[in-house]
Amino acid sequence: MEKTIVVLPGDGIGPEVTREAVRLLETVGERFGHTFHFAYAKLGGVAIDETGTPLPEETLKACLESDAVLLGAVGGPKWDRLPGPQRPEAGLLALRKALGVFANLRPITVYPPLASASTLKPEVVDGVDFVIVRELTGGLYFGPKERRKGDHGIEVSDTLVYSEQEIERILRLAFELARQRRGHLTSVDKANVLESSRVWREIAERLAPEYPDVQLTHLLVDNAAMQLVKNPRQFDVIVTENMFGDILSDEAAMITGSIGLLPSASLGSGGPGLYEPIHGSAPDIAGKGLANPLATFASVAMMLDYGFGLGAEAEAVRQAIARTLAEGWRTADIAAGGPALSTEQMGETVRNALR
Ligand SMILES: NC(=O)C1=CN([C@@H]2O[C@H](COP(=O)(O)OP(=O)(O)OC[C@H]3O[C@@H](n4cnc5c(N)ncnc54)[C@H](O)[C@@H]3O)[C@@H](O)[C@H]2O)C=CC1
Ligand SMILES: CC(C)CC(=O)C(=O)O
Ligand SMILES: [Mg+2]
Repeated sequence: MEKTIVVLPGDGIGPEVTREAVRLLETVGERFGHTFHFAYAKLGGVAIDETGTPLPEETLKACLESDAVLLGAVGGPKWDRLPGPQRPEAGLLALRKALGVFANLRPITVYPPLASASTLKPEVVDGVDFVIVRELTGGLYFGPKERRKGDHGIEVSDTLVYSEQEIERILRLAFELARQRRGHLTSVDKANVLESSRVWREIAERLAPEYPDVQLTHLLVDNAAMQLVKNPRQFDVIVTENMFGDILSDEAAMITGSIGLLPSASLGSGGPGLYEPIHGSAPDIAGKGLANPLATFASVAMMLDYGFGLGAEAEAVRQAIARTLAEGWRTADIAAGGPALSTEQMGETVRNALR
């Protein structure tokens, strides 16, 4: 198989983790006889510095013409004072929108050797395996925003907007996923306050009879945040609004031990998918070789699976990660003060496990 992957290293630890992910993909290619072509493009702060805009046209064009997009992360203190639309993060949001990747799948799996690395008790996290389906191209991050002068100083608004069609398509995707898994879907909202959530619930209820094999439960987002750390094993598939999913998935990372472990795949209606770790650019550890590349490696596995239909190759990557952890290799974030590998050493260890 021959595929073209656009790599967007981005900012902070982005270049460090994507470098190792590209090497891993090369090893997958060698072992299974595939050719992956890599095209590099700029997104985020690096793109602002070079072109004045966080999502240059040539980056978007390359992504749209690719078979898949691999992203590190964007943002950092250097660009924090820029107005919203000019920030690195605005480039990422615009890319997600332009690719039409409305569904962000964030699997939360506990690797058995890391049960003790979790913030929670090992008996609470043992066997945790669920997916957060985060709506990615609508909701609070995309509605009209305004900053104006009012009678009492600045008046400001962010708006949570969804169309029925946007809600229905993400719910259908989540119902389908739940059907392929353990048949339990938790729809998370704030229907006791938000009108958008009430419509979200209505649509979920209307669709439910079409999926009689899926058990639908509604949960308010504040309770969901608590349930995640109280009893995370109760969840199979969680589906929720853009910002709720963003926040809940960072929280869920601590069930697994580190945000440096959690991957994601952003999928839409057939074009190239966007594959990225759920973490950000981690300016506090950038350039020090401390970043855990496993979240990006697991994102590569999702690319192989969802993007290219290479299930065996994806499983081989997941097995290589699992074996590396079972043998006791750790980066600093999951080492609990013990010996730790650098980003590059962890990359090499996983590649060796894959060979
Ligand atoms: N998808 C993206 O590009 C995202 C970008 N951001 C941006 O990243 C910048 C930093 O944001 P933060 O709030 O600090 O979130 P962050 O996710 O970058 O970092 C949070 C904490 O987790 C640690 N961490 C993150 N990834 C790690 C890894 N792979 N290995 C070990 N430790 C890791 C960091 O060192 C930090 O202590 C901001 O500009 C933010 O807007 C944040 C989230 C996602
Ligand atoms: C630009 C932000 C929405 C990035 C982020 O935090 C995420 O996608 O998880
Ligand atoms: Mg986030």
